[in-house]
Amino acid sequence: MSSAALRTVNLGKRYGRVVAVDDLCLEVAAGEVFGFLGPNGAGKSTTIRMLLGQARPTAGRAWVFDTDAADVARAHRRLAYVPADVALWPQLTGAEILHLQASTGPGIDPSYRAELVERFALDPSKPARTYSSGNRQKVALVAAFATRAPLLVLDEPTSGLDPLMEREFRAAVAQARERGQTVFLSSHQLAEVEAVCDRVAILRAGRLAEIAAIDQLRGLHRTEVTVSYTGAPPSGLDTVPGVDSVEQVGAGRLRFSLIGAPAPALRALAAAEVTALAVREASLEEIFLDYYGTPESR
Ligand SMILES: Nc1ncnc2c1ncn2[C@@H]1O[C@H](COP(=O)(O)OP(=O)(O)OP(=O)(O)O)[C@@H](O)[C@H]1O
Repeated sequence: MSSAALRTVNLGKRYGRVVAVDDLCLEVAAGEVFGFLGPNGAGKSTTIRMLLGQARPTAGRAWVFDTDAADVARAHRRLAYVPADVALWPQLTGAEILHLQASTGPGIDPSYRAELVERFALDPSKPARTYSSGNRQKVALVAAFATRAPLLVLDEPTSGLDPLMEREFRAAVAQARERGQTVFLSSHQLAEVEAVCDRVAILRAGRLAEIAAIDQLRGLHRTEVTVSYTGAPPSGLDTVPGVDSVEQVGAGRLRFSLIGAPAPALRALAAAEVTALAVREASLEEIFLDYYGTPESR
């Protein structure tokens, strides 16, 4: 017996010659907010489908609490799920769908659900066929967060949400944590996972590349800075701590990558006549290239 909310042992899934998930061993503690990160095609959705009993592993096993994930009726009494592509019943309104899901799932808190409908600015009176993909996602999120299921499995749940709604999402995850619910959050956004999770597993080409507490992950953070200037180029940047790959990208423009706090780099730029500064967070794919040195290959 284990107190883990989710557990996989040597879990694997092949589709013909494609190895979607390979020898995955994971344990998510009850009450933990756990991030499941990986670039497109890394195997996140396949893993989640096996955890939900929607796909049969070709190797290993998975458990939801102490129930084999393949025992769907039993396992799903303790979990609520938000899929990556939310499909709803087109003829039902948002309110009817929320009612339907409340009556089939592990039980809900109606007043909290009403609060979530407000917070996510969802108009539940409209038929689902009129909802955008973001609104469909909101219905699924409200339905899941309103449950008291001890485990919430969220598969890239914010891909269609705007920044305001993303903020509500993060607040709802924090409230779920306060209530002691376990959250398993798949994402390809490092920033999102960093904001809400305690621990993170990084999947790469079907295999577990890293499992780390959030603080350890901060070292992976990398931003790309582009500086435009007039006059003499900023000097001494390549010796600044955290600054790497300084390159001239045109007349009066240079680009560099930055790991850690920007203060030393900003001091080095202060002497130059900087006319514009653009900062872009590196994508997970770029971080992988940076961190693991070789392109992802399958
Ligand atoms: N039903 C299927 N048949 C064949 N190959 C599949 C099937 N489902 C997934 N795959 C393959 O398995 C690999 C993992 O896919 P998966 O959808 O699990 O990745 P993911 O990490 O969820 O990606 P994304 O972030 O793009 O959703 C990919 O190479 C994908 O093409």
